[in-house]
Amino acid sequence: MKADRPVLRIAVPNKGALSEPAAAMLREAGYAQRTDSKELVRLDEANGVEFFYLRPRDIAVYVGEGTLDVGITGRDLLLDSGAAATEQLSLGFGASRFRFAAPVGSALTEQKLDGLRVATSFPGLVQKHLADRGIQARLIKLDGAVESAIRLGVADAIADVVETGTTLRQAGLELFGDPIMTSEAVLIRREGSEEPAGLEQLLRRLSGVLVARDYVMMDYDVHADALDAACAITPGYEAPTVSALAQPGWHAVRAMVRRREAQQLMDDLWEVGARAILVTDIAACRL
Ligand SMILES: Nc1ncnc2c1ncn2[C@@H]1O[C@H](COP(=O)(O)OP(=O)(O)OP(=O)(O)O)[C@@H](O)[C@H]1O
Ligand SMILES: O=P(O)(O)OC[C@H]1O[C@H](OP(=O)(O)OP(=O)(O)O)[C@H](O)[C@@H]1O
Ligand SMILES: [Mg+2]
Repeated sequence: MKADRPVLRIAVPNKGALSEPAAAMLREAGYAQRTDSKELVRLDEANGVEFFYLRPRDIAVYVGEGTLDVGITGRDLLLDSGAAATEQLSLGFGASRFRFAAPVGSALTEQKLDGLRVATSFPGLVQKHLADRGIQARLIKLDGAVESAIRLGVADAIADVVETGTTLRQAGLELFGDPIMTSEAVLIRREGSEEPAGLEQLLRRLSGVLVARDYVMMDYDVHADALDAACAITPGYEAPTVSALAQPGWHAVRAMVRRREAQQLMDDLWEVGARAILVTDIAACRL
């Protein structure tokens, strides 16, 4: 452990949709994670951090109160909590939308919610959304399985997290209105707090994981005649590395490219005459 700085205290979801991907990302960033889902605290002495496994909904509260330095939670949960915490980094997993829904064919609109009952586990988020539009609905606060609320007669509409839409469809519901918000997992920290020691290193590591997941390394050989055209196809993160091959007139080029574009770029490079085009994963990086 870095003896010269206090341990950075990090809140991590202990269950639910964000729990596994959050632990996987931290592991990929080189941190020790719990091996048993009953473990509530894990000290990673070598890296000077301590992980607290908490309900995703409670994480913004601990961070907002300043009892923990940073936390991983959903943007929707952060806003719903009203806690004094802000987003520091988007983590690229746990994407979802927060939407209104009602029984298929009910032709509801946001305006028609006036005077109706809306069931949700995110009352803070929904209350603010409706108040901003001058709509007065009665919020029915539920803990989960909100999609059943209409069928069971406690609500006329719901507002809930939608990922694939399967749960909604199976409950005979359809979306209406614009998305209330889009969400994903975010790293949060207390609003206006002094930067905690060790945060910069955590951010560099997590950003490194994001880049390593999003990019691959592309290598190829190309003749001098086509070098400019090839480099234009793979301009790299900053610039491609070009080195001379032992064969006169030929160059080896190395550049980072977006993983999802790699196949198309290989086709384009082949067209301009590049050969021996290789793609490799990036295991870790600091840019
Ligand atoms: N398919 C999904 N289902 C539920 N939440 C998801 C999904 N995808 C992403 N999320 C995000 O996960 C967070 C909610 O976490 P989760 O549903 O796991 O907590 P919870 O509802 O409080 O716990 P639990 O469901 O275990 O009672 C929100 O930020 C939500 O946007
Ligand atoms: O669009 P989908 O892919 O179907 O996913 C969305 C569903 O998943 C979540 O439920 P969760 O499993 O967290 O249960 P809960 O309702 O009890 O929180 C969310 O509340 C929706 O019900
Ligand atoms: Mg849930």
